[in-house]
Amino acid sequence: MKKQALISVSDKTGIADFAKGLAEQGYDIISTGGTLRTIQEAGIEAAAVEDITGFPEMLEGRVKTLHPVIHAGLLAKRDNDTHKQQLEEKNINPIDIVVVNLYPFKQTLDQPNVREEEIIENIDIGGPTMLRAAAKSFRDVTPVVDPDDYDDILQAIQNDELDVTFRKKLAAKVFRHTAQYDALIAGHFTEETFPENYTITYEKVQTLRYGENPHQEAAFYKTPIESPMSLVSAKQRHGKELSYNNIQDANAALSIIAEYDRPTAVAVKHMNPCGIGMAEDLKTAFSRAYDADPVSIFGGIVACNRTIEADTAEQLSGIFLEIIIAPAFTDEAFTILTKKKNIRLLELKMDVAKENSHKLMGVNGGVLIQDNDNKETSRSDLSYPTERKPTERELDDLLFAWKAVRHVKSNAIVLANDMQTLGVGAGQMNRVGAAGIALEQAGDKANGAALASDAFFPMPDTVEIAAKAGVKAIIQPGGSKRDQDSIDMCNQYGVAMVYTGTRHFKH
Ligand SMILES: NC(=O)c1ncn([C@@H]2O[C@H](COP(=O)(O)O)[C@@H](O)[C@H]2O)c1NC=O
Repeated sequence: MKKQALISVSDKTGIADFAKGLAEQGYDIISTGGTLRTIQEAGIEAAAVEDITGFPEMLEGRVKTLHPVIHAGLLAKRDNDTHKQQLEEKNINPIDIVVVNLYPFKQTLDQPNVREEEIIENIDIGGPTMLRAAAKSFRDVTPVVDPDDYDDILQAIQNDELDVTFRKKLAAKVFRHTAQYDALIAGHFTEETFPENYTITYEKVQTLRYGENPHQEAAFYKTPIESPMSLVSAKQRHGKELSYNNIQDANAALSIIAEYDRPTAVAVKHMNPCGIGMAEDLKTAFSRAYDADPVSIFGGIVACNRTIEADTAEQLSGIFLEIIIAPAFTDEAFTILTKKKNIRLLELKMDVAKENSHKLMGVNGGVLIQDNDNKETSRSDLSYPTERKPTERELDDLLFAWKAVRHVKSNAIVLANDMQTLGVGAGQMNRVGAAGIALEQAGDKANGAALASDAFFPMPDTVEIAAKAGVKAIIQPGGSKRDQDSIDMCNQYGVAMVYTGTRHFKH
């Protein structure tokens, strides 16, 4: 009996050549409407599925291949005598290879102003059913879902290498594919924020050389639905491939830069900002970010929200940096920066849109899921508990530091003055310790500075050391049982304190 191939594809790329190859290898081809036309137009002999089933396509294509003749042909076990006999009784021929790709559900979803009806019609039912049946029957049937596999499969048939190991790999690919397809559909239908099953799905961008450390294996995956300010959409114009740590740090830099709309430069080390500068022009902004901490920036990542021109490029080229991210580089700037072979230059459209998707954090045996911390603070959210109220300029610096502190690992303290961070205390186990680090880094510049704290002060000690160092204004959520002690301390030193009412822990 001749071998049979069933071909039904939405994306017709390469299908005529593949069908030709199969026909040359002695396969009889059966196919559905549009696919059949493509194959026949290429001069390849093929039969319509409805001629095999004796049942016409109906319901505008909702039912084409959903027929026992097809599914018995796919699901019969070739080494089972009862199955064999049942096929013979019904005159059903086994199907040996199934080539299917599905209705473009995601592409339909991505279209602007698409009607719900059209989305629903792009949920493929017959395709996944055939693929899953073929994949379940991988011992006898070859399931093909990816046009990129056509050549390898033809080659394997020619070399008599289309064995069960190969077919099982293809079957696993099918189940991953249909699982992702269903996850996207489920995502579209689901209204609950945290449903009983959280069906997320990611697509591989690249295998990474290693993970956080050289002995860890790692890969980078993206969500099928695009998100704003994602490194996935960045264009790498120069330098080595990004590493795992590069991606984490660059991602942190993007989240921070999205806070600021005026010309801003952010330097990041180990996912914390070590310097942020904002100004009327990028060159000054970068000088401020650099001067904030000329030591830590070494080997860091810099993100800028304006085109990098020659003057800023000259400054940047004097420092050892892993990555520079900007919306664009002028030709001159590009020439200056690419004198260094290894520096990675990434171009990415910068907008201030915040990531709306959930944040996932792996824990042993599970994952914690929460909203992204996108809550904005505006002047109308602020309250003023101290005798002295901040001046306009102090308020600007407080809000500048407040935007930064939410991106610093808790316990976090940021000191700033004149749109420049001066000291960053990150990831300490007590708040006064974080303040101590930030103050020490700022040194004399702490005098007159503004201080932001990501969470309230459980004791007045942070206020005390800050005030003694000359800090003039403080921004913090408020809400401690002992707020009054901090207020008293501020009043004693003439410090203006502002409450935001919002905490920004980042663990
Ligand atoms: N309903 C069915 O029985 C059915 N059988 C195959 N399909 C899909 O129809 C598409 C191919 O259709 P055509 O060959 O007419 O262009 C493929 O994406 C295939 O997955 C079906 N369509 C959707 O469910």
